Amino acid sequence: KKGGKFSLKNFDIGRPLGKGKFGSVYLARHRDPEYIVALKILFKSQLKSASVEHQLLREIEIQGHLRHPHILRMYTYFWDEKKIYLVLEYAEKGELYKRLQAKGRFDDRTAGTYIYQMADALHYCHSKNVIHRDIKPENILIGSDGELKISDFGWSVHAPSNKRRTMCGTLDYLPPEMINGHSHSKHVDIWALGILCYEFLVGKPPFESEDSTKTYEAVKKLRYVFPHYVTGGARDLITKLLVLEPTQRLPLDKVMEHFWVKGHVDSKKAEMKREASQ
Ligand SMILES: Cc1cc(Nc2nc(/C=C/c3ccccc3)nc3cc(N4CCN(C)CC4)ccc23)n[nH]1
Repeated sequence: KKGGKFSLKNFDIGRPLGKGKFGSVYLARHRDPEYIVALKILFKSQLKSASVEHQLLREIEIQGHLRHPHILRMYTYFWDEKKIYLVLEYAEKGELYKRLQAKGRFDDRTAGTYIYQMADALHYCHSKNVIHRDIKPENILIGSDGELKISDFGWSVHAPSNKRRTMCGTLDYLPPEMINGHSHSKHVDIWALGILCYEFLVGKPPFESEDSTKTYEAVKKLRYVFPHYVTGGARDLITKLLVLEPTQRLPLDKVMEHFWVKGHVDSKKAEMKREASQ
């Protein structure tokens, strides 16, 4: 790398991939060595007016140091007088929530494999004392082998923390201890994994309702039902994740060993081996 310092002139900018709150993400190609990336371009003015600079710095600090197959890499970042550029891994199969919308809901084997990958990624984050705090389909991308990649560490913090998050986006993934504003820990990610598993299998989160007060009530009373097609194995796992007492939620390493998850991961691996050999 000449001088090691990246700048915009090292990149050819491609098509816009999406537009976020504070800027857009573009497909980009780094020249010499040639490398396809996703370039997230943020406007300093917008960050300043929303006073989220500290959040961005935390996102850069945290995502920059994490290395895991199911966590989207942040290779580097640079800035000029008006913008900040995050050089991110390119996940070439797009956004998970769009695939869920298109399919309606995932079958047991797909959901089980996805939950295994997310539990593995979160277990790694927690081993680095990082809580993601915003696990939901919108923050997950799909890599070239169909594997999931957690992106957007904008809300992640170092545990333990009671940093309030101003309510933006869905409440469906908030655990009871965050609704009550109690200090929370890595267990919030385990609750969110339970919500995610339900949403993979049903197509919508368990406590969804027309207004946030009703969602709060449903969460605090653990009021949700399983449609008839949700299998016993999946119900067993979700019931062990959606537990009001944070410390009683199934630990992530036990999630990865759960019979419903383990069974589907093994059968998915066997299927992929068969496909690869054909
Ligand atoms: C950071 C990043 C993105 C990324 N890849 C992709 N991001 C986004 C949409 C991105 C986005 C960004 C900000 C706000 C909203 C959406 N959409 C994508 C759509 C893709 N395709 C190709 C595959 N098709 C099935 C669907 C359309 C491929 C990669 C995508 N890799 N790394």
